[in-house]
Amino acid sequence: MDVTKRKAASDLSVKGNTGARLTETEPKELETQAKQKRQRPGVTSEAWRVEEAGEVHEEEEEASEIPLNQFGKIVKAKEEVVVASVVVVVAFAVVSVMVVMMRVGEKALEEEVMKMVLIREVKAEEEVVEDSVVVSVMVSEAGMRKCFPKSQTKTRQIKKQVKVQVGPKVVYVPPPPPEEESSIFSHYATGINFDKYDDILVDVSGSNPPKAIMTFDEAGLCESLRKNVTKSGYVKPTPVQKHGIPIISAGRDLMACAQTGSGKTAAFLLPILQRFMADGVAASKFSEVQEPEAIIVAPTRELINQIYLEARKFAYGTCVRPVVVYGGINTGYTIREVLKGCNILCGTPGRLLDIIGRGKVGLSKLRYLVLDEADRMLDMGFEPDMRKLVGSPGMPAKEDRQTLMFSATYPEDIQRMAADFLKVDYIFLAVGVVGGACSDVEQKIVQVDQYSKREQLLELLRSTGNERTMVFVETKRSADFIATFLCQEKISTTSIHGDREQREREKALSDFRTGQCPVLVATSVAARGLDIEHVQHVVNFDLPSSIDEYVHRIGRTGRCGNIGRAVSFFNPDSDTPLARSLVKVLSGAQQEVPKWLEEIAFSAHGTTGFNPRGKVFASTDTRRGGSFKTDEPAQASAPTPAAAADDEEWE
Ligand SMILES: Nc1ncnc2c1ncn2[C@@H]1O[C@H](COP(=O)(O)OP(=O)(O)OP(=O)(O)O)[C@@H](O)[C@H]1O
Repeated sequence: MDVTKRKAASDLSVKGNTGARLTETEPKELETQAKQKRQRPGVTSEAWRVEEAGEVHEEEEEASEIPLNQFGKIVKAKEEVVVASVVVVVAFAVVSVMVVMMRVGEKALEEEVMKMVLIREVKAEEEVVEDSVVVSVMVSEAGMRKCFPKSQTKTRQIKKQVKVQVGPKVVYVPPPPPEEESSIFSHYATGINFDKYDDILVDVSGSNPPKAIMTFDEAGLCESLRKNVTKSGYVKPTPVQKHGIPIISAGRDLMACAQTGSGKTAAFLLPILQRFMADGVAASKFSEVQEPEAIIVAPTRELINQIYLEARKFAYGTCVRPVVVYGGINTGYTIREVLKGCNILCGTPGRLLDIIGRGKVGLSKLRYLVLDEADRMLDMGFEPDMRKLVGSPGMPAKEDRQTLMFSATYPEDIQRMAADFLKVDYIFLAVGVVGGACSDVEQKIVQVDQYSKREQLLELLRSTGNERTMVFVETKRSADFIATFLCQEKISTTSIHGDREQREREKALSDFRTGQCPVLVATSVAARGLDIEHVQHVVNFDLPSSIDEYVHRIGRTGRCGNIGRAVSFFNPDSDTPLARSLVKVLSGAQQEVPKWLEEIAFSAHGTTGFNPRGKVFASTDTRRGGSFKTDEPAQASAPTPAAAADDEEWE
């Protein structure tokens, strides 16, 4: 301890002891002592400040006027403790600063190294561990010099492992799919309107389309597949199956359009599986790189999972192994599942590209590429991914693979673009009106203002009792908000949207399926393809901006010949651009069109508010020039008998 300081301190204590106050000259003395101390070598300005602080503290103590006789030793001991603490604090501060500097240096080095890895200046070994890419880099002397030209450690070699998190770490592993036959084949009954499917007009165009089948027996399915079809409760094929199955079996590319809930999934799965069985596809087995024979792509996680479960069901008892990959699930788990064996790879675009990019999936054996909800897969959101997918190394050219597209809606511009992915002689199959709504759904449009929507919804849900209802809203925030509001009103509700974790999304869907929560508030993430038993009711709390989306949303009810209801809140302030397309969809499905809606639609005609997506009524193949005529009733856009004589087949 500094002797001078101790003396100054004891002087102060003595003064305190005598009870005397500092005279005017005494501060000058102290000032002189202080100056001397500042000039002492080895005393840092920081230590000095601390010492000064100590003195100030002591001056404050002096005011308490404690006599030295009684407490001198204690004061001295205290003084030593203070100084010791000061030394510890200073040492700690210095060490902390050094550690922080080292960390900053390391971070900067990591960043710099990573930059060099990215621009391929430094060779790195990449390895996938869980949801991270571990990059091992040997930073050479030259590399060090490049990163830190002024560094003292020029000669040192650093081997660094940089763990790069690819998005937030996802640990979710979904529950395994059911193993018992009863669960695998559980299905709901077809509805009273199932037989009416036979009356729907079917338009098949393209050269030499194969003849439609009338029964599953005519599909030439092997024994296992026939059994699985029967166990699924399928007695006779729907129109899209009657036409689609022979077209695919004949090896033709297909763009198929059929109304929601009319069995498009089986229309592509059955002929693909049949081809695999007929050709004796190799039983899937573990391999570091899997070579699937078919890839199926769909836009949402829940939908692709549903397609996977359907594929698993129809492939039951065969050696064909379908696998599913989608976001929100632990990557390590997904990769392990794929590597166990994979004949049919079902996936959302991002995960598919990822797993192909990691070299876990090769494309040399690929025979089928299926785009479900094809118009969605080719619209602005997914088109780049689809182009990447077909451009992936090893992807067979379109002439060497079979490409199949399915949806209930096909805007003309998308149809034209889809042709880039298909062979020139692809077949276009339209069951009913392209983009038309399912006629088994009773549609009602209610005019409301934004502020009365909640009350109207409540009234509606209270009047329908415990009916399974999907409530569609435009934003994730309002999904949460409306779900909370309904729960507060004692209506068991859950919600699904893109901001919820995959675990929560799957739980929400399962609670809705089982009826534990009979109301599901959803964004467009649940609009397409989901096939949920007993959904009697769809409410468009907010109308979507595109008519295609409307058609898909209301198609969550009224499936497979069952009847359903859809109520849509129309707010003239925001929904007027949709009015004309709505009128067309309603009249096309033989629904009552409210007078006020017609008036809004009519007054919106010719304004910039007109929704160009109303063009969904391309009733025929665009290769015939399309037939979009906005002023015609939807039904009138069915092909003329003259055209039918040319290259169409009527059922
Ligand atoms: N031939 C059939 N007989 C009985 N049920 C069938 C038949 N074909 C399909 N289904 C059932 O009909 C329901 C709807 O089928 P699917 O989900 O394939 O319709 P979709 O046309 O793909 O609908 P979306 O356009 O909404 O995607 C499913 O439960 C399916 O198992």
